[in-house]
Amino acid sequence: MERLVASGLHSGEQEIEASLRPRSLAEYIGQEHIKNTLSIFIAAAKARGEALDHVLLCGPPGLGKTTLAGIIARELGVPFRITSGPAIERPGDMAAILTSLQPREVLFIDEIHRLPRSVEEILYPAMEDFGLDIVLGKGPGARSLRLALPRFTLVGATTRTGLLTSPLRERFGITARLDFYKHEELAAIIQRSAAILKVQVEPGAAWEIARRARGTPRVANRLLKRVRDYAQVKAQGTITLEVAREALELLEVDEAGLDTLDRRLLSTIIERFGGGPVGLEALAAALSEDPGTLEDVYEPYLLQKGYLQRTPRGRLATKLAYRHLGKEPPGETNAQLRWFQDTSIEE
Ligand SMILES: Nc1ncnc2c1ncn2[C@@H]1O[C@H](COP(=O)(O)OP(=O)(O)OP(=O)(O)O)[C@@H](O)[C@H]1O
Repeated sequence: MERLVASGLHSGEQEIEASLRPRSLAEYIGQEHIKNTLSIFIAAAKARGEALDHVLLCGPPGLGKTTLAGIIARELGVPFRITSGPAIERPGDMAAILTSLQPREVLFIDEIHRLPRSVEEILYPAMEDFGLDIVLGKGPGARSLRLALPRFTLVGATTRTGLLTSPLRERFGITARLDFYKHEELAAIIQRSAAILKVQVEPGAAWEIARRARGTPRVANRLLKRVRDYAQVKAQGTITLEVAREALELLEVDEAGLDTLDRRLLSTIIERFGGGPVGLEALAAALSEDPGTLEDVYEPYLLQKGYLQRTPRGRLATKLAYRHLGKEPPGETNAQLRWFQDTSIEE
């Protein structure tokens, strides 16, 4: 089954996703505090005719970082260029991008924590002094030349602030941490997307999809698209509460918004590792999954909702996780009691 949480998309889906992206701060639902502060900084930069200060957007995947970066450029009325940390392999690639920027342009670097160190070092003088240091020649005769760059705005996005080096982090003037969305915000996003996709969604159905969307607009939109398919085939196109429930059941997304992998992750900790603590690598190996995907995509929601705990010795399944999977949490079973009774009889 297609992963509802992961970010990989084929080209058709990408086109639909692009059509669903809000294009202004007014259209961007939720994250009120970020919108309010950004709108002030944007207005001030525009009034002065200056580039906006560099912005760092942090938060789990699918919360709208790329969307927000595009909106910042649009609100500023400047060009927008997108790249990502892993795509820039050599310092020369970064230098080529920087030297071709327009004045006040917004350069968006997704997954900025994955920039190679040598590339990152090019960014320091570029962000701070709008300069690019070029070394001519080698050895003792080498000379350094500073090239002036246009004033630009770097918008960096990261799912892992902790992996960002402090020299890079310190060069961002504005840092915004995106939170998981509230149910009512996701329901509004679903209604907005439904209108763009020209599908009717009853309010109760929008709420039901929102409840199971892990606080994430990307998941909400994907669930909506799958539920729309179901409604088209089984229910003349309108998404009623009943249709939404049936479709979500078919997709194996449960009441709490957990999908098959979430449940497999929790049950593996409980059944194979005695409830934990278990290290990320061992857990990923047991699930045949990439440790980075578990950490970036799956764990944040499970941690936030209290199904999982991260300790210095590894991951622990909480009582809530046991109960969610219909298992009795340790400490509430009679096993320990029985063990004490058995051992005292033997003695
Ligand atoms: N605040 C919002 N209001 C309405 N729709 C939103 C909002 N935020 C995100 N979306 C929708 O969710 C989808 C995913 O958003 P986006 O690609 O910006 O996430 P992201 O945080 O950049 O994720 P990643 O870092 O994995 O690319 C977008 O297509 C957009 O339609």
